[in-house]
Amino acid sequence: MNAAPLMQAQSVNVAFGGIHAVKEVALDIAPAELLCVIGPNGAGKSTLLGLLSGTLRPNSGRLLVDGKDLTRRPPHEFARRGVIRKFQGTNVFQWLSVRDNLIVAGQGVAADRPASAPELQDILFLTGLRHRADELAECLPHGERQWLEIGMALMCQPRLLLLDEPAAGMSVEGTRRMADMLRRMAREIAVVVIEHDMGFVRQLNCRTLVMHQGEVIREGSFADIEQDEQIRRIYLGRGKEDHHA
Ligand SMILES: Nc1ncnc2c1ncn2[C@@H]1O[C@H](COP(=O)(O)OP(=O)(O)OP(=O)(O)O)[C@@H](O)[C@H]1O
Repeated sequence: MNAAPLMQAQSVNVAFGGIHAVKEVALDIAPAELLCVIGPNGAGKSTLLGLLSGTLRPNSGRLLVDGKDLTRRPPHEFARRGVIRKFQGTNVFQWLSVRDNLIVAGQGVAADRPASAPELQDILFLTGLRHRADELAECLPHGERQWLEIGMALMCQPRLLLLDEPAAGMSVEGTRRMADMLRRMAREIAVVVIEHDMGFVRQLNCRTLVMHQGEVIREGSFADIEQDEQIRRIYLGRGKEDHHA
């Protein structure tokens, strides 16, 4: 990795009672890269995302952003440094228009640098929501709601965007568009995706971590991971591969 890492996880551990959900995970994320985290149910992927966004604190280990130790800092400090986790449905205001949801999201984190009109237009264009801008969020079909949530995260001007199954529920065409957009975005910012859909991961075609029982057991290009017999047998046969492969 050439550039200094934007985010570093150093030997992080999280336990919930007797469950060791994340074990000794060490990870560097470059300022502009796409990284995918895969693994079966319960592998620790969401817990890792919680750690990277500052919403969960590790029992041990450190989390650094721009070399600064944020391990015990609240989530808003992660957000202030540009670490943004995609909005989930519960953060969307159903009775606001798509445009107003985007504006409100931008004010949430980047209050001191509110989105300019061109930025809003860019994000409406990028997410394919221009034609929906004045509709109420509650009227959006599921796939477009996903795009709204991505757009809301983009309004926060992320430097590291954390996404949990961004293409879930999308059409084949929507999934392809999402993969294209994430690959383009990752030329300028860091994007971490946790994902079950191996067809989508193949389209992302990026550095991939495989988690199992809290540990990162493999790391490499998706092509290499896909070739690994053990991984194929244990992990890639699961999920929605059959629908999208
Ligand atoms: N808040 C919690 N309290 C107790 N146990 C938890 C909690 N969150 C996660 N776990 C447990 O930690 C382990 C890892 O869970 P996690 O949700 O991170 O896995 P995952 O890889 O994201 O799974 P999935 O793909 O099913 O979402 C699981 O055994 C889970 O039951």
